[in-house]
Amino acid sequence: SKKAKIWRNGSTNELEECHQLLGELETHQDAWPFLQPVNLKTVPGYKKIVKKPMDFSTIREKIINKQYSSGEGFKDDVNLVFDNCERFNEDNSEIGKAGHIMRTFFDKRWTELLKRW
Ligand SMILES: Cn1cc(C(=O)NCCCNC(=O)c2ccc(F)cc2)ccc1=O
Repeated sequence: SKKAKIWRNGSTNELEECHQLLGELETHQDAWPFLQPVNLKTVPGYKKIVKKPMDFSTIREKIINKQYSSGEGFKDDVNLVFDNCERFNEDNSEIGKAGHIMRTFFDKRWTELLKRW
């Protein structure tokens, strides 16, 4: 369901809200560099420079396979996407700029969610 479940004690299902927020990240106009794993065969240097690749489709798989025990693990992987991007791309490159925009968007929505938990 799109709406986060509100349990009887008023708590929300953190991981349900992470799944919903992931949908917002994936549909953001600047998400295109992050939708799929970076192709380690066609992007020179990426495999050596970025030790822990991460992308939105991998995060989706991890949610579906219940590999996050709380919102914390989800937040750490989303931040890994943007930290990898900063490490590999110039700030003023197309992909570097997209990474900064997406991180600002995520940080705002994450802060809003934390206020509700
Ligand atoms: C995060 N990162 C990504 C790349 C990269 O080259 N990524 C491939 C982008 C190509 N993907 C598209 O252009 C696209 C994808 C979906 C869509 F709906 C429309 C266009 C390189 C370095 C790096 O640090």
